[in-house]
Amino acid sequence: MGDTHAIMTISADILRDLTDAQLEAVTHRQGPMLVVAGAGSGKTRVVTRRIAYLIAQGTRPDQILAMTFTNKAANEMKERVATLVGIAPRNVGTFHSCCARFLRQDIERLKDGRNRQYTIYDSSDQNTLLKHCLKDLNLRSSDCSPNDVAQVISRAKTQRQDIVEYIHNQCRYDADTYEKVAIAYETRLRQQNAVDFDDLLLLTAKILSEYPIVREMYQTRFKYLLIDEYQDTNHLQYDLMKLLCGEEQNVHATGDPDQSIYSWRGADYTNIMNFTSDFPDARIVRLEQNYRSTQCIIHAANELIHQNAFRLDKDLFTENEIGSPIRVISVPDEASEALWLCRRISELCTEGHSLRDMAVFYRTNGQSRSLEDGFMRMGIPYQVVGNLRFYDRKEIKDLLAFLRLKCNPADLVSLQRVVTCLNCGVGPKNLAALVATAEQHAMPVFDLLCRDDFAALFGKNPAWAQHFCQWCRALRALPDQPVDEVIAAVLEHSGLMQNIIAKDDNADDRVENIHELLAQVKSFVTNHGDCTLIDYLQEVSLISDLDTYDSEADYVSLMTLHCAKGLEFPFVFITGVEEGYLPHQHSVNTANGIEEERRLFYVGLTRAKAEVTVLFARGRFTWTGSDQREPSRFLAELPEEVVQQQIFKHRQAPPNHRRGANHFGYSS
Ligand SMILES: Nc1ncnc2c1ncn2[C@@H]1O[C@H](COP(=O)(O)OP(=O)(O)OP(=O)(O)O)[C@@H](O)[C@H]1O
Ligand SMILES: [Mg+2]
Repeated sequence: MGDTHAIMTISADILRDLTDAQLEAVTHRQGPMLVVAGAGSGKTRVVTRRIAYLIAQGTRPDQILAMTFTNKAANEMKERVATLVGIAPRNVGTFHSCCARFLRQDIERLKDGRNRQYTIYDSSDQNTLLKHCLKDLNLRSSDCSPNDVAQVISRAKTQRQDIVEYIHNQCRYDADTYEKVAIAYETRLRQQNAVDFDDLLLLTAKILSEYPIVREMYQTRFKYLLIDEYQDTNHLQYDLMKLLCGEEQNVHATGDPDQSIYSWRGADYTNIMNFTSDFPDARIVRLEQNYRSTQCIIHAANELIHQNAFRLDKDLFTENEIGSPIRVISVPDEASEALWLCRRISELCTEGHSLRDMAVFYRTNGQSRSLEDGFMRMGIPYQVVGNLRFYDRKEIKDLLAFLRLKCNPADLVSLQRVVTCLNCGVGPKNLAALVATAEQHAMPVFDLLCRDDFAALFGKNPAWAQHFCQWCRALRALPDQPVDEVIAAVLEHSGLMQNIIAKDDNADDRVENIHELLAQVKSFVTNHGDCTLIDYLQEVSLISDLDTYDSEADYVSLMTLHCAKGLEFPFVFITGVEEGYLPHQHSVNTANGIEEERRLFYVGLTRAKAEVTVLFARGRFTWTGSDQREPSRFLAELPEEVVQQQIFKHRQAPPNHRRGANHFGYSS
């Protein structure tokens, strides 16, 4: 009786503030469902509430698998569910994090030499590995760019095509060279017990396709499958969804085809259009009321997106207040753009708004530079979302390399980094000799280095080898748990800190970053309890640049339009709305390209709750000199009745506030 009562009270909270359509989507019981809806109509709210609802109705949390676009979005979802039902469901994550966990269990089924200790290589590790492959093949980066090969490999993988076949179909030049490098890359990945990001999904799909027993096991385990931001799934993610949903087809997908902005990464928004042919019994729910933005913003966004020919027609309205018109500000150049922004932001602060309520968007990362200059001069605190990831910093990557090597003895990319950090006399030739010996004895090189009979196996026995071997043994002998203590011990053993203090120009910053990492590890251990070093490394590898946004801190957020997906802010500024940037010059030659850029602008506009300002410069300084700019064609598509144009003629260098604190209490 007590239990039933508890379930009923919880359910009331879960179902509060939902429209009829949202309610239908939340409480849908069995079978496939597609929620197609415009921006800010409560899609993410529906997914969160549905997870809570299913749990409150008695579904075990581990029977629910929910996938979304960023770790940050996933964590928010978990927290909200926990507030609603008192339990944080474990299986809410990105496709990548869910697959990484799956492979920790099942990768050995592939019998390709990889095991559960596998390392996840990020794009910079991938680049290093490709350079090793080029070297093996006596090629230079100028013969074959590692970035280009990485891209081709990634496309083949996300389309689930055979890499060699794909290369010969797609590459007009140098297909043979690409083929050799790609084969070497795949071989090395296997030998080093490593996977790249796409492999996480691809290998999971492979296991699920090839092993019906495993597939059925997972299908039974996950009774409910939920996917948010479905419009940005690629072919591989789509296949995974189909492989994971069992006979009952309890798949619940939510998305907005007008917000599909990742086709350059293989996303295919026709997945959303084809949902009903894949699942003929699918129930479709449309959410048409927007709860986020003012009427002016929704009217502007609707009119803009109606210019796209390839779309599902859908309506979006709001009962929110009319709001102020979209301001379109024309500025002479990039410095004035920053100046105008800083003044407006100061004004909003004077009116009592917080900096965290404001966001500045741009099309390409490089555009943040001039804005940052302005913000620094004016002493306005800001955070650039998606800049150099914390985990990409040299000192952090160095420390992680020591940890990765301890977990995965075959990880040569990390071994090489360790050797460089230690500066212990193991040069490239010595390392090559070690690798060759390890290969002869068919063992990972770090295992060779840790063997008691190392000297006998290695044949030669110079001082550097003995010394390094002892050091490796000591590294391996350090305990594996608890993670915070292991990391402190490995840091000590590595001598990294002393090295930084002795040699580095930026020692203070780097030391501070390492302290920050140690603090983060402590909080990871507190939140994850009995976790292993591998769990920690996996979590860190999967943090993407999109996860760096801190919604608590009182900063103005600067980010690309791509990063802005799913977020909302009272005040939004979209800068550089010019031909060449938005639409981007790379996209102007195809109708699809232009439509995607328009969707990007649509995403930007619909992030705003209260006010949108769009800025464009009439000229910009580029590396070739000064450049005349044209306002974006999209500006002419905004309805006149909700647009207020303003020309900012004034051109004056912003006052320099570098010294001392200003009225934000912040000194730069
Ligand atoms: N029925 C409702 N009543 C009141 N507020 C709501 C309701 N539904 C959603 N909201 C609010 O509207 C805003 C947008 O919701 P949400 O982020 O879930 O929309 P979305 O469709 O996922 O947006 P996007 O397309 O940007 O991903 C949020 O602030 C949410 O709390
Ligand atoms: Mg959403």
